[in-house]
Amino acid sequence: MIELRDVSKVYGQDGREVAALRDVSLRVAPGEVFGVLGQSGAGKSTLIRCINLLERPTTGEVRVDGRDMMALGPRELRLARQGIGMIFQHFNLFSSQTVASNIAYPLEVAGWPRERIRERVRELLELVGLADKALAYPARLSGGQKQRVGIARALAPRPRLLLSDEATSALDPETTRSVLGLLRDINRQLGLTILLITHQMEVVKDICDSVAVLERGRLVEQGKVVELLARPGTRLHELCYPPLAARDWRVSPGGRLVEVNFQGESATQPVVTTMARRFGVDANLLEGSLERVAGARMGRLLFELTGAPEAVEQALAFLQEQGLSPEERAHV
Ligand SMILES: Nc1ncnc2c1ncn2[C@@H]1O[C@H](COP(=O)(O)OP(=O)(O)OP(=O)(O)O)[C@@H](O)[C@H]1O
Repeated sequence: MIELRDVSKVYGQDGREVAALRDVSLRVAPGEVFGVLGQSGAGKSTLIRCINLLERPTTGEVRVDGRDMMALGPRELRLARQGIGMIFQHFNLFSSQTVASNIAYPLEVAGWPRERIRERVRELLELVGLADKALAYPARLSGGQKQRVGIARALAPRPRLLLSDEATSALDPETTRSVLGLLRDINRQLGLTILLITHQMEVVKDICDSVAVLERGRLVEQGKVVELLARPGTRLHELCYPPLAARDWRVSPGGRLVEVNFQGESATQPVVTTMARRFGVDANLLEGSLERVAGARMGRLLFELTGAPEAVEQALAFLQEQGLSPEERAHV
């Protein structure tokens, strides 16, 4: 759906050059929710704006739906952009126009007949749960409602791709969850591909299928969220989970501190209990979490393993066989 190849963007500023993106290559598959995670200044906004060419890359290639965006003339580019919706952190609504007029705007620009616009706006208001707000002005809406209007407006011309520029950063946690839920529903119901940029790990864990981590203009990692989170040592895992063994645990002499990461089915099975029983070892649970990431169950446990040295080795091998990648932590 989206393919970036070696995209770099250099801004000229007061006679100085700022490299906002350096050789960024990524691929977003049709129908997925793809997140780009990065801190402030990492180059996220530049990256998302390079996709619909609001910003022109200095070098590299941008393909959307197989089309070479940088080769398009102004008219073709305008048409191509109608297939790419965008939502923003600060909603960017017209304050002097009603909710319905805001949503109708891109359809008027695209020259839709009035009757079809009316019908489409009604449909969209229904979709985003604002059927009773058609005639309200944005100032009367909550942040979450404003973003719903932004989403309806972006979806109006039936785009195949939605770009989200920190769409939930200005919202409280509960509203964030409800807006992310709406985006997930739209992704599933309409098969819409979504690329979002965010500095919030929660957003990635909540709705992204895949993620790329951007640091100082470079992509340092990309892959499936569940896979990266289940593998200690990946950047995503590091960012998401502070080291468990960084505390002063009271570990008995000869005890070994072990961390395991569970994913999917194994998260629901009592693997540690089975291990303890089968090998006659003790697993003293120190810390752990179980959560849902992109619809999959993920868990993480830190425990102290004690028993006969040989049995402990066998227990560790068993965890390895079960795909739990046990990691031994140093005692602090
Ligand atoms: N129009 C511009 N002219 C000059 N430099 C720019 C311009 N836009 C961005 N930059 C610089 O490019 C770098 C990346 O900025 P960008 O806004 O893409 O990062 P970001 O990850 O979106 O940050 P934030 O989350 O704070 O918005 C920064 O060093 C920024 O100062």
